[in-house]
Amino acid sequence: MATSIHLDTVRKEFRTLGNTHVAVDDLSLDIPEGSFTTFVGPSGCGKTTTLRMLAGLETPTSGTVSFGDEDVTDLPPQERNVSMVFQSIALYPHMSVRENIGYGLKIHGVPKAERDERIDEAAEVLQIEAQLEKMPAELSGGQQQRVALGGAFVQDPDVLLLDEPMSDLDAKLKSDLRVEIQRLHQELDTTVVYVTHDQTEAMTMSDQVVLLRDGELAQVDPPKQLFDYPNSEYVAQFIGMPSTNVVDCAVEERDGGTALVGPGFALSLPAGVDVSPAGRVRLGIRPQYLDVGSAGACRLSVDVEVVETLGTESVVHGRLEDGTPFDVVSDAVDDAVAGDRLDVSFDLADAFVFGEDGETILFGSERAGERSSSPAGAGGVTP
Ligand SMILES: Nc1ncnc2c1ncn2[C@@H]1O[C@H](COP(=O)(O)OP(=O)(O)OP(=O)(O)O)[C@@H](O)[C@H]1O
Repeated sequence: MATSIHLDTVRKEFRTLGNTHVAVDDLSLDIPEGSFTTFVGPSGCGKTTTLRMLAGLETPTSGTVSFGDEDVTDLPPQERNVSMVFQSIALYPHMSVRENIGYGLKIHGVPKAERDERIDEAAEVLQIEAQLEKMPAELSGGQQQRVALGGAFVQDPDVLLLDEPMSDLDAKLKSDLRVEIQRLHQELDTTVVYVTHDQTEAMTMSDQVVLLRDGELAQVDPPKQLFDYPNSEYVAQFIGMPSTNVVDCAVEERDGGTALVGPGFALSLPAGVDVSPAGRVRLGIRPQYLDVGSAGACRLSVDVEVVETLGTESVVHGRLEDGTPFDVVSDAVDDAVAGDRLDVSFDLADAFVFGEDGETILFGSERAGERSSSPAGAGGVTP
């Protein structure tokens, strides 16, 4: 039976050589029953530590972890109905694939006939039926990771914890396995908590994405919400590929209103936006939300440095006149080459404004949902 998970001001400190390091800093979070929740964030932000506290492999320094109504904070792993798959594949080399997948069931006393039935089902979903009688050494890395996932899923855990299970696989295998993990999740009554560095995995598979920063919660939301309404510059930059362009702007009084003045442009702000006159803000523009040419209200010139072709679209990596790095994703830049100057434009409705503390003070993404093409572009994130 899938369970909901609740973290209430969970804190984890590690003490080494007299120093205290706060790995997870008063994290409060609800993970709905049966959902697929993914933790993302840069290396060292506390993803694995949080997962290990859900597994019972680490005990919080303070705060509580509950599964449904039950406080499991101090329960050892074997008393939680939890399975975990790690980045490094841990199969028993002397056992066949069938025995590896069924091992957890065997030690829990599940009879052979039922074991075989559950193994066959998992093998079918994971497309490893033909490998069941082979030994692990005869399998590719992708097949081995499928076996590890199969072993976790057949135990029908209330909670399945996956810690970067695809990080050692190549891009094609990752994309196949992404689909199979989602298929398994749909077929089983399990709450999945997934940890990854890879935002494409996070954005494509999850019901909700938890972005951490230095052990603290930066934002938790469904993928599309996170993409369109990042609550800070940190979130806007982390979510989306290529990263959101961020341009320093001065706030000036112009023509009786307030304008953001950046390298080569001035942009009038609507009334009511909370910016301090003579202050500085940062403007965020997703590379996918730029128009090549001058259709948008705000025009910029980008000095092209590198062009990457991604099939239907290209990514231009360039700079504004003051040297600010600036990327453009478009299907209209195929013939751009290094050294060109590319004129692009955008509307404020497609931009974000970040205050001096990095919080988002204006979301301009209301138009995002109206765009017919993928907001993240080819090779990027499709929330
Ligand atoms: N057993 C430990 N002893 C001391 N410090 C630890 C221990 N485990 C983790 N840390 C520290 O806690 C912080 C969070 O680590 P954690 O492994 O949770 O991060 P992460 O986001 O999963 O990183 P990565 O993506 O690199 O795996 C890091 O600074 C790490 O060095």
